[in-house]
Amino acid sequence: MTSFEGVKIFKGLENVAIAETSLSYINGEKGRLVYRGIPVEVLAEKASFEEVAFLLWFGYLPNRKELDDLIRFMADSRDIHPEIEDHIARLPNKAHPMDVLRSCVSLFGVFEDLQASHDELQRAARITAKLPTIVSYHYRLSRGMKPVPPDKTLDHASNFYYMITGEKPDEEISKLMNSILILHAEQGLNASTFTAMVIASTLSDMYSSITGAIGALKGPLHGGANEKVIDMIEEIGTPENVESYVEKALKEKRKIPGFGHRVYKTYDPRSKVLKEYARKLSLKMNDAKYFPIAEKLEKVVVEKLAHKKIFPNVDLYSGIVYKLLGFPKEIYTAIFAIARVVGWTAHVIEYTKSNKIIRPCGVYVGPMNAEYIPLEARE
Ligand SMILES: CC(=O)SCCNC(=O)CCNC(=O)[C@H](O)C(C)(C)COP(=O)(O)OP(=O)(O)OC[C@H]1O[C@@H](n2cnc3c(N)ncnc32)[C@H](O)[C@@H]1OP(=O)(O)O
Ligand SMILES: O=C([O-])CC(=O)C(=O)O
Repeated sequence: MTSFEGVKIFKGLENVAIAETSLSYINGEKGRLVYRGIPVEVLAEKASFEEVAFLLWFGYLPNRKELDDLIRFMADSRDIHPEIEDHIARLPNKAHPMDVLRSCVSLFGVFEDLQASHDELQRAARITAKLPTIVSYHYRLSRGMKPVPPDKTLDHASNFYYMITGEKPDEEISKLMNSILILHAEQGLNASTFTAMVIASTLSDMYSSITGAIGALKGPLHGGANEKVIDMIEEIGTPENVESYVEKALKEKRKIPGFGHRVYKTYDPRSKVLKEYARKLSLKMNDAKYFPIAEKLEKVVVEKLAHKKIFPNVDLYSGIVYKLLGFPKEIYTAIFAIARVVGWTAHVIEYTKSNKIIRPCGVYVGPMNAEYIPLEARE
C-alpha cells in the first residue's frame, strides 16, 4: 500500500472490502470455502447444481417442490432465440467460446424486453439456463456437427454434457458434472464477480453485468488459466521435464498457471477435490499422461514457492478432468462461466438491494499546468 496527498492506494484492491455479503465465506489461510454456511466440499458431494443455484439465489436449501419448480423453469428456459442461433452459425469457426458467450449474452439483452419483467431471480435463472446451449451450439456448428437440442429430462449439468458430446451421461459422469459446476459456482468478490457488480451498481441491466463478467473471467490470470494449464502440461510432455520447466519459468519471471491466488494462501479446497476427480478419471480412462505431470508440477511448485504462499488453485486439475471427459480445450473457461454465472447473478441481486455506485479513485501523477500547443506548432 502506498499513499499520496492523504489518499491510500490499494493496488489491485487487495484486502479492500466494498460490501457485506452472505453468499460465501472464504478463509484464505485455512483453505475454507462455504456457500451460505455449507462447506463447498459437502455441496459438491451431496447436492445437485440446481440445488446450489437455489441456495445461492434464495439463501436457503429448497424443499422438493421448490427444487422441482426451479429444475422445470431452467429446463424450459434452455432454448435460445432463433436469431441468436443464426448468429452463432455465422460466427467464425475459430471464434473463442468465451467471445461467443460474451456476444450472445449481450444479444439476449437486445431480445428481452427488460421493462416487461422486473423479476431479477427469474432473469438470473433464465441466463444460467441458456449458457450451455450457446457453448454447445457453437462448438458443434464450428466443427461441422449438428447441434444437439437440450433435453428437458436431464438436469442442467448432465444436459450440458449431452449437448456437447451427443451422448447421455451415465450416473457417475452426471454426478461428476454436477460436482464440477458446484465447485465453480461462487467465490466471493473475485475479478469477474466484481466486474458484474460494478456494472450493476450503475443500475444498468443484468445482461450488461454478465457480459462484462464473461470478459473478465476470460483472462489467463482468472478463469482463462484452466486452458493455459493444459497448454503447459502438453508443452512439458513428461513428468521428467517438470523440474526444468518450472526452473526456466521462474527464472524468466513467468507465472505458472494453476498456482497462486489472491485469497488462498494455502491449498485451495477446490483443488484438493478436483485432484481426486482427476486421479480417478485418469485410472478409469487409462490415461497416464496428464495427471502425473500435474501432480509432479504440484510437488515441484509447492517446494519452490510455498514460502511465497503459492499453492494449487482451482484451475490446476479442472482442465484435466474436462480433458478426460472428452471436452475440447477451447471450452474449459466457458465451463467455468456456465457455473460462475450463478455467483455473478446472486452478487448482483444482493448488492443492488442496498446499492451504492462503485467508484474508486486514482491518484493523479501526471503533469500540472501543461501548456496547450496549437496543432500547427507541434513537432
Ligand atoms: C479462478 C481464478 O481466478 S484462480 C487464479 C487463476 N490464475 C492463475 O492460475 C494464473 C497464475 N497466478 C497468478 O497470476 C497470481 O497468483 C494471481 C493473479 C492468481 C494472484 O495474483 P496476486 O494476488 O496479485 O499475487 P502476485 O501476482 O502479486 O504474486 C505474489 C508473488 O507470488 C508470485 N506468484 C504468484 N503466482 C505465481 C505463479 N502462478 N507462479 C509463479 N509465481 C507466482 C509473484 O511472482 C509474486 O512474487 P514476488 O513477491 O517475488 O514478486
Ligand atoms: O477468487 C478469486 O480471486 C478467483 C476466483 O474466482 C476463484 O478462485 O474461483
